[in-house]
Formats: sequence, C-alpha cells, structure tokens
Amino acid sequence: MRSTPAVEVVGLVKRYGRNGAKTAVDGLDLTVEPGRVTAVLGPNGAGKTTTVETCEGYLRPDGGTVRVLGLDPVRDGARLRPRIGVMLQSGGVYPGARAQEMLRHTAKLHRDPLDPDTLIARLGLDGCGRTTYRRLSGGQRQRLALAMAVVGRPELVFLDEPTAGLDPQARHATWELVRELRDCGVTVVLTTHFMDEAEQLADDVAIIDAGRVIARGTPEELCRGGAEDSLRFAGRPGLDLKSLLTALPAGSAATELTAGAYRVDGRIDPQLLATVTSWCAQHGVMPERIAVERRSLEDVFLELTGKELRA
Ligand SMILES: Nc1ncnc2c1ncn2[C@@H]1O[C@H](COP(=O)(O)OP(=O)(O)OP(=O)(O)O)[C@@H](O)[C@H]1O
Repeated sequence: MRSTPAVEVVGLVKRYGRNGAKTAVDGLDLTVEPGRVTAVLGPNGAGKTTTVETCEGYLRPDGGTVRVLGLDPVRDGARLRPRIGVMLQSGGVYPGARAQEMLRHTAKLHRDPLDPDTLIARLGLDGCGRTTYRRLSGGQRQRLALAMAVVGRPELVFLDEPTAGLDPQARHATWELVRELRDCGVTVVLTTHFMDEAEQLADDVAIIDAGRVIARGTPEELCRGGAEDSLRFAGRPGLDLKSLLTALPAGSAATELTAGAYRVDGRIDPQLLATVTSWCAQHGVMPERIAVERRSLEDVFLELTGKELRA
C-alpha cells in the first residue's frame, strides 16, 4: 500500500514581477514520500527555493495545488507550522540575540523539543553559544539555522542548501544529523548544489530546470538510466580492438587510451563484462585493473541541464 505523501505538489505555478511577467515555477509536480530524504537539485534560478518556500507557506501559488502533511500551507499554516521545521537562510533573527538563547527560546515554543544544549554541541557551536547572532560567522549562522529547524522534532523538515559555506567537519556533522533525522522517521526535503551531498544523503532526487521537474528517481536509478557507462582494463598494448568489437553488442565502442589502457563504452552489464573477459581469455590476454565506471549524479545533472552557465 502506498503511504500518503508528506508533500504533494501538482501543477505548481509561481510568477514574480509586475503582472507576473517572470514565471519562476511552471507547472511543477513533486511528491515527497514520508520518512525519506528527498534532494531537490537544479541550476541557479531553476525554481527550487520558490518551490520550497511555497511548501513552507511563505509564498502563495499562482496555480496548482500544494499539500504538506495533507494540509494547505497557506490556508492551514497555523496547524502546519508546529509540525514542520524550516531552515531559514537569513532574516527573522534579532542580530543582538545570543545563539544559545535563540535556540532555547525556539525549543520552548515546542511541546517535546530536543535538548538545545546537546544540539549546540552536536553542531560544534558550543564555543559560540554566548556569541550574538551578528558576530557569528556565515557557517555558524548556517548551523544555528539548522539547529532551529530541527529542535522542535518536526515531522518534516525543509533544508535550503544546508551545507552551503560549511567547512568539511560541519558538513559531515550536518549529514550525520540529517541521517539521524531520517532514521527517526523524519521526512527531509533539501536543496543542494553539491551532487556528492545528494548522492550521500538522498533516497530520492528531483532535478528541476526552468520551473519544472525534468528527472526523478533514486540516485541509483538516475545514474543507471539511459546513457552509458564505461569499462576500463589494462592488458598488453596493441590488442585487436576490431576483433573485440565484433564480440560486443552493437553500439559499443572500444578504445586504447594509452598503450595498454583500454576503455569499452556502452551499456555495461554483467553480460558485457563476461564477453570482454572471455574475449581476453580466447586471445591469451590477462585483463588487469578491470573497473566499471558508473555515471555520477553530476554527470547525469550536466547531461540533463547542460553545461552552460545560468543567470
Ligand atoms: N522575489 C522575486 N522577485 C522576482 N523574481 C524572483 C524572486 N525570487 C525569485 N525570482 C526569480 O525566480 C526564478 C527562480 O528563483 P529561485 O530562487 O526559486 O531559484 P533557485 O533554483 O532556488 O536558484 P538558486 O540555485 O540560485 O538558489 C529566478 O529566475 C529568480 O530570479
């Protein structure tokens, strides 16, 4: 039985500017399954933040429907807000407040909060609990925003670029926290420009471009789908690649990259691997350092969204 989605966006349209001249989100459909981490990826200006902010109830859709935990984020905002966690990039913060006070205060607004001091330590903020917000570094503010989003034990948390500008230690601490949230059954929706982050954390990925979802799936599904992988091996130089090609399925390619270093491109499956090794056996070749190179999420992302810079 399919569970009720944590987020269900159907045909979302959001326009900005005078007379709605700028269409930021253009008929976007997105379903987020509960208890999973969904990463929303897309080039700059694709419409990720607009989509997330609409789900959070900060923006009113111009078209389509948005349901979050079964509620309308605008109409049912008062009922929804205590159940979701939102990581704000900035704003809504009094610059003179101290980090620890802010988190303790936020915790008090919830019925069954996490312990703020433990959270502060977890995110490496214990050295700056008494520092005022205005004196926190960018990365410290980012971590505080994450702590404020999760301290209330939300059912669903939206994280907009949670690790932008973080050092590697803080990035890993953030990843750990996201994994723990998921293990506790929390649904996580995050936007990111880091493909390794999506590969590491996401159960599901949605790639957005020009205000629409252009690809969906688990990271594995996206990396497997459609395009090709490659198989590399080393052997004695000058192998008869024409002969190898006749053994391979149509559409494959074989290249000697440098003397004795070979690459086979095509749909690399167990059968193809067996064909290559059996061809090698027939020709007295010992293939060494055999490696199958799968496409990374970054390869898929660039294939789908192009390599040119976005405004
Ligand atoms: N308040 C606004 N007024 C006018 N245009 C806006 C506004 N907010 C966003 N836009 C435009 O809408 C489009 C989508 O913006 P959005 O911030 O949702 O993209 P994004 O995918 O989050 O981008 P990034 O990766 O750069 O954060 C962009 O072209 C942006 O310039």
